[in-house]
Amino acid sequence: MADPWESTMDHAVAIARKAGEVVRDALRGDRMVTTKSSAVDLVTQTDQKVEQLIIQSVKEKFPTHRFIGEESVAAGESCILSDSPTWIIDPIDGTTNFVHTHLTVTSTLDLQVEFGVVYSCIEDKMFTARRGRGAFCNGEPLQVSQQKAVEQAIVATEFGSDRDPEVVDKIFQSLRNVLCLPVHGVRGAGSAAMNMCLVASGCVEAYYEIGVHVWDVAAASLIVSEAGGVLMDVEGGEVDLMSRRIIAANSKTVAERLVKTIVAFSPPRDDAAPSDRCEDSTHLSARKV
Ligand SMILES: Nc1ncnc2c1ncn2[C@@H]1O[C@H](CO)[C@@H](O)[C@H]1OP(=O)(O)O
Ligand SMILES: [Mg+2]
Ligand SMILES: [Mg+2]
Repeated sequence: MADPWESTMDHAVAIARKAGEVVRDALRGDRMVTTKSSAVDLVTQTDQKVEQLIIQSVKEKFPTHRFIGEESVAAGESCILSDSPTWIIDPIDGTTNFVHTHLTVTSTLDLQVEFGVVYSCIEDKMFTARRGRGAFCNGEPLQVSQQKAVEQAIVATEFGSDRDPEVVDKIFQSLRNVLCLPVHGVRGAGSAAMNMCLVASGCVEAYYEIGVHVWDVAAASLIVSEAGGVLMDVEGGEVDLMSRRIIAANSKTVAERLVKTIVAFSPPRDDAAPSDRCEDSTHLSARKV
């Protein structure tokens, strides 16, 4: 039977490679940094350039498709899923790493709910998943870890970009609780998408975070579930990609242990009105690194 999504995903993979070239080139030069929702929520001209490149390239081939892109939403576009095919794009996931020339930087493209693409451009790793057809890295099938004892797990998380002391306290309480389960270790790649691809690859047993956005996790969610993993809300039950809360684990057993361990809170939803979404928009300085 003809597969209508195969050529569309091939196109997404080609765009992700092109995006990776732009990011790698930009790492060799100066990067102009500005801030968004907080003083440590960074954006560069490369984030904006790569998002435009992706959107233009998709629009040329699929003029009726819609978009939720991190930088377009930051510029005031809506963040709502409709019945039309919608691409969810994070042009650079790991902008803080990119600004500091650190290692992990990915570009993520997701066409709800058919496929997800995460390209880690420095390592040249192309993670892909098609609904019902498995997850792959550079063409090799991915499988989550079979380790169900959380005491023998590595758990990934991030500190995010909210520096409200009350929020930071909750993040640290969760971290303390997770460490004391105990687990073998806690890691963070600096990219939500990469942390989830590490779950899909079987390198870490779970990733959790409160404060992520839909573009950080949409593509990688399909990659995790197609690799045999589980997605769960931090209070249990189904994950809601607009809720800014996620557990991605190798198994229900590990995910449920984390549910009991994480201190839950609810940041403003991604699909809330823009005025309710912005945490702190007073940081509009620009500097070169
Ligand atoms: N200072 C910061 N530290 C870590 N993550 C940050 C961050 N500022 C923004 N983020 C975003 O939050 C996500 C989850 O932690 C990251 O993947 C990253 O996506 P970004 O690079 O696309 O902004
Ligand atoms: Mg991101
Ligand atoms: Mg980004």
